[in-house]
Amino acid sequence: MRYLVTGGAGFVGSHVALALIEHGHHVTILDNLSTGHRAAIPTGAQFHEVDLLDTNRLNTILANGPWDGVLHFAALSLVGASMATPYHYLRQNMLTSLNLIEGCVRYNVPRFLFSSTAALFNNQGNTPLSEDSPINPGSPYGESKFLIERALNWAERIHGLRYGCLRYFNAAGADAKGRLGEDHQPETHLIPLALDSALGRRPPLKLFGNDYPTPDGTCIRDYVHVSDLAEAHILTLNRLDTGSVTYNLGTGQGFSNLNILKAIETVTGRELPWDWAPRREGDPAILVTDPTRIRTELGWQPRYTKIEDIIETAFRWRLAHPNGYRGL
Ligand SMILES: NC(=O)c1ccc[n+]([C@@H]2O[C@H](COP(=O)([O-])OP(=O)(O)OC[C@H]3O[C@@H](n4cnc5c(N)ncnc54)[C@H](O)[C@@H]3O)[C@@H](O)[C@H]2O)c1
Ligand SMILES: O=c1ccn([C@@H]2O[C@H](COP(=O)(O)OP(=O)(O)O[C@H]3O[C@H](CO)[C@@H](O)[C@H](O)[C@H]3O)[C@@H](O)[C@H]2O)c(=O)[nH]1
Repeated sequence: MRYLVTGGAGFVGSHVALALIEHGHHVTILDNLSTGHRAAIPTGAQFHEVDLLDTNRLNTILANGPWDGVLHFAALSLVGASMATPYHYLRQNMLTSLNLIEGCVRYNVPRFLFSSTAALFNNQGNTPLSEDSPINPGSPYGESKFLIERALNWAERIHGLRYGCLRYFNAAGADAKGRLGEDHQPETHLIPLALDSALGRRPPLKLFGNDYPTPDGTCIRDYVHVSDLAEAHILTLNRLDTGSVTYNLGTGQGFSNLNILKAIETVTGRELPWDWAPRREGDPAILVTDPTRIRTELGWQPRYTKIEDIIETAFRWRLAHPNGYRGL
């Protein structure tokens, strides 16, 4: 199959592009390298440095098919940043995605797989979230992803586009063979920041908020290994032949921020320096999925079920790449 992968130079997109290539598919990556890295583009993938706002170039690439499907990872993706620049987030994520959806319809691309998010939900209780839990985004970022899910729904109803929405919970870890990892500039994600603080490469970690309605007062998240996410994309692409689907994608286990700090110390064997800081705006208290639907319908099973194993792959990549992709 020939797949177009937007955002394939980024953290999740590069791991999924690698998995597609390993499954024997042809991959062409579209990325503007705003947060991604040329060195993260897997060997064997073709690459166009292009911004999805550039509709002329985008349509030229889409016209140069046929494409069997598009996987759409490119986005602004930070909850906290979206609270500071809400209209930029809403505009950017909506316009880039609408350009792509419209282009896919125009050039008869049959499958569209979209990186949605747990940030559609704003859970304050401790029940796991199913696909049917109420949508109530806690941030403009989450709202932008919900609007794109709705746009895909209309593209199917009016034009028959088959789509999959995968609502990832927190992507973490790195390729087990060390070929790819997580490198954002600036980094805002808990696990890579905590690893660097433990390694003495950063100041003490700031832990945002200790007064959430959770047992230890810190936020709870469901961490899923990025290679397990990648495998779920392969299974979902196969499934699209029978209809559009929406799945929550996480392991179903919740870890508080304090649990994560402890696991970082276990994996690194070092003391992690940290301080309390005020809440970060836009953060829901608890995001944990009930993974029943994706497990039963796709047979998806995460290979990484222990948080220490997930962190260990990220730790090995950080050790081997102290400057991330810079210099590679
Ligand atoms: N990382 C997570 O935990 C997580 C969780 C839920 C959902 N998601 C979603 O998964 C996707 C990938 O996330 P990530 O963590 O890999 O982010 P990332 O920032 O590492 O990757 C995004 C990629 O998209 C590219 N890009 C951004 N805007 C673009 C544009 N206008 N044109 C072309 N390329 C553009 C960037 O250069 C980057 O390579 C995003 O859509 C994000 O919202 C991520
Ligand atoms: O320096 C830090 C960084 C993070 N956190 C906390 O750690 C938790 C996890 O934060 P982070 O790693 O930034 O991930 P999320 O904000 O949960 O967002 C990620 O996971 C979401 C799905 O749950 C995706 O939609 C987003 O794109 C992705 O960035 C949150 O409580 C943060 O407040 C800290 O306390 N200190």
